[in-house]
Amino acid sequence: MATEPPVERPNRAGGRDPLLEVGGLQTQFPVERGTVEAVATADLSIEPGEIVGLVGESGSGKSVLAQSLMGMVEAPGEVVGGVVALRDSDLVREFAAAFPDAVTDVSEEDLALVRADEPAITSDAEAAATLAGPGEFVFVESRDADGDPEAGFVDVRRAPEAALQRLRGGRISMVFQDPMNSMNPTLTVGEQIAETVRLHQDVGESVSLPAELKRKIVGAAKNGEAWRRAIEMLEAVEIPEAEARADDFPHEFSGGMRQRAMIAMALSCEPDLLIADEPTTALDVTIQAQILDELTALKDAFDTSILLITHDLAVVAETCDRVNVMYAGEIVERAPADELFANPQHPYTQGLIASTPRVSNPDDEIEPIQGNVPDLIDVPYACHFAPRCPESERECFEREPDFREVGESHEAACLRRGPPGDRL
Ligand SMILES: Nc1ncnc2c1ncn2[C@@H]1O[C@H](COP(=O)(O)OP(=O)(O)OP(=O)(O)O)[C@@H](O)[C@H]1O
Ligand code: NI
Repeated sequence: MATEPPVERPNRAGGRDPLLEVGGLQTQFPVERGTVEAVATADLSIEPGEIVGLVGESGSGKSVLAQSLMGMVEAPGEVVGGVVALRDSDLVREFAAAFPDAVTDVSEEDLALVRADEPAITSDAEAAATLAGPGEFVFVESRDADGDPEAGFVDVRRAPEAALQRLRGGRISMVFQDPMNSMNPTLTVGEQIAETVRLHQDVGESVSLPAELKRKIVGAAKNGEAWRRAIEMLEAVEIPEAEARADDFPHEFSGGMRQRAMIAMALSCEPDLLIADEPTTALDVTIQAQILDELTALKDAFDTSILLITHDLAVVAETCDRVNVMYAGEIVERAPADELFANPQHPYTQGLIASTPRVSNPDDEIEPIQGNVPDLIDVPYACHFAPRCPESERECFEREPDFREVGESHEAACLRRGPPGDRL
């Protein structure tokens, strides 16, 4: 059997293939006054089993970025550029079989040509995506001796609704800040989780059945596998007397319990990727800490990768392996969490840490960052932080800041950083 040697892939943190590889993502909302560039351009990667943080002030584009990853941006908002690559060989095989017309084979040579043509493209996924024909979103990078897909990715950004439903049912799930808005008030907590389990097992089913019908289906299976699994999940997130509480409606749960139930629901389909947007913001500090501990434990148990979105730096410091700092629609710094807090480099990150009492040295004075997050409509300066930056020079307003190496696996998009010869 002829097996090719593994292909060396450049620009991969830690050498492991990332589960999620986001490149050049751009999301906009047309409004009367112009275009809100909520995500101006974002690159992001998450490895299997990693918790990656996304932090930044309110209005920096974190939630829109998360929605973009799930294909959930509300119209007239639109993802207008980039690639959201979910890399998994089982997934590629499954989707290649389900959507045969959407498959495109990309070779190393093709990718090399694209990269030579467009030096700004750094990831394989982004290079591959430029080769996609209309309707193609399943990218096969290599095939085995039988001709079956062996490596590749699915581009969530180009995926049609039928594919998105499949992904959301099983591969990606999301936890929101306010679970009341994302839980169905007319179904008991147990029924909702069982429903998620069942949908995952039978993804062809419609997701939008009326509550009565859902209850019938789930109720009929109350002694079945899905119901048992729902109880197990409630136990896993430490809901006391899970079996009895499964019959409660969401409003009968406390805020903390509801959030746990939401996490149970999100994990019940054993997703590869969990996107948690401010999952603990509405809760008090003790419960917040408990839930974050649970999230970490569950991540280990289910081998789920997590994107944790928060404006709370302390949460990031305690929970995340790596961190991305976002400002005004752009990611400005990324590093392992320990490294970021020990050695913040981007002036925005430095400002953010200095303005956070629990993270900065307690003896230091807390200093808020001067000024405000800009309106994201047609931001007129190259570095979005330049007007608020204590170190900005004229050139910062005119030249796009590229990412520079500023430490071990640590990059900052700031012209005033990087190797001496390169730095402004
Ligand atoms: N539906 C929409 N129409 C127009 N603009 C929008 C829409 N949704 C979001 N935006 C804009 O996109 C930008 C980013 O918003 P987003 O909610 O992603 O910020 P965030 O970082 O999640 O903030 P927070 O920490 O407050 O949740 C904001 O300027 C916001 O006004
Ligand atoms: Ni948000």
